[in-house]
Amino acid sequence: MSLVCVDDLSISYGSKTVLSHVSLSVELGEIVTIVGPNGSGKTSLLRSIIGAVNPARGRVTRRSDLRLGYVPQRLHIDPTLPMTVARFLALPDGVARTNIDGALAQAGVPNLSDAQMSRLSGGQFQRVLLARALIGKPQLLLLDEATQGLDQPGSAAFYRQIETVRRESGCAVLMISHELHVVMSASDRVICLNGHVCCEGTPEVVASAPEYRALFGSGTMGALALYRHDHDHGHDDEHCAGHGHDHPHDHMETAE
Ligand SMILES: Nc1ncnc2c1ncn2[C@@H]1O[C@H](COP(=O)(O)OP(=O)(O)OP(=O)(O)O)[C@@H](O)[C@H]1O
Repeated sequence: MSLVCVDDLSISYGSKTVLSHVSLSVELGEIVTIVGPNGSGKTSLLRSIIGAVNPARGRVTRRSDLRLGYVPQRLHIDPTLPMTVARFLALPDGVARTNIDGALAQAGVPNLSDAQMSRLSGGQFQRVLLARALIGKPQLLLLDEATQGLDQPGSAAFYRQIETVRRESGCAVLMISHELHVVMSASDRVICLNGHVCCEGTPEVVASAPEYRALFGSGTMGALALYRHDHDHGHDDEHCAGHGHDHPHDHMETAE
């Protein structure tokens, strides 16, 4: 059975309909990415999946006993408030230290537990939010523009971490991103949303779909072409955070 099934969903705020006739499902262990322009209803869709928005029409079915983890777009914490990462992760009900350490390790930041929240970099902060979502051992992880504010190498590193989490825990992932070119290699399936589902399929299929290009065609992504190759050289000559790679992955380059 699907973890989540969205069936003919429409969402309205007052007289304004922001989503119409959206149907999708998320299966065990898959990574599904939702892309779409600002205001296309991406967050509303995620919020309906967690039960925070009532549909005007259609329905959302979550598998009974489904454990959800949610990584928000951003979270404001008063910078004058002294609070360690471990304390933050223990809120609100108290979480065992071993669970906190385990979640931080899974999020790729094993040594941050005693750091002050106010001193974290943007990338570290998002990893801590990821750790917070992982504490409950979710079967479905929902990410709402979780890399907003990170630069491209930071975003790419974050998505690689998501792939590692999926591989190690087997959880499914449903994420929103503006950055199809960055999430490309991490996603099994992409859904392009603009008030309705414009197109969907593998990242390669969506990137070349006319509907996707009509939406993003005037931006950089429209000028991007995808190529895939295997290589094992380093990237010292590129702006790629100095990481070497020895695995197959996707690259984008301009088509011009
Ligand atoms: N609580 C609300 N009340 C009224 N209108 C809302 C509410 N939440 C969202 N909207 C409107 O619904 C539309 C879709 O918003 P939503 O946040 O779902 O889109 P989005 O694709 O996530 O946008 P963005 O990429 O800018 O975050 C927007 O026009 C927004 O102004």
